[in-house]
Amino acid sequence: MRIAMASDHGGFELKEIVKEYLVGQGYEVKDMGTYNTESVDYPDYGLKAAYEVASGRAERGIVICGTGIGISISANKVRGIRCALCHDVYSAEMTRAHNDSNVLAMGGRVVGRDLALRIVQAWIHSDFEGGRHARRIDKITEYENNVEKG
Ligand SMILES: O=C(CO)[C@H](O)[C@H](O)[C@H](O)COP(=O)(O)O
Repeated sequence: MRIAMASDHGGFELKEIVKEYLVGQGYEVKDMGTYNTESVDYPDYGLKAAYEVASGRAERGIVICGTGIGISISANKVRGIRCALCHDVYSAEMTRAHNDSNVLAMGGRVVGRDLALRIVQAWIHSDFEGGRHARRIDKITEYENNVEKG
């Protein structure tokens, strides 16, 4: 599985931790930045990772800012992206099972290393359940497509 990752300065440290973990697990990680703790703007990076997923160049994305909020809002502006901000394992499992989320957001100033890695693990390994949940996602996609037509 190819995973696009991105963070702002507030999420940089956690991005590096998650990236090292994923690479160690055999995943291909495409790091879209940022590459240090110098202050940057989260939309620039959230959008980059989201485009990688929306274009099919990556199957999943993980985006991290200080709280996870700004970068998840940014990622969700890209058509086809369902970005879920998760700070607990249950939500990470459920957003795969029910929302088929293709991008995970976390806050580097909110969760510590161990919890973040458990969240990532749960999110990576949980599958979409389909059924009634597919119908609900279809409604979001339909809205998204109609909005784009104007
Ligand atoms: O976008 C955010 C909040 O929704 C992120 O937490 C940012 O990382 C944060 O706003 C950056 O703040 P800073 O004071 O510029 O480090």
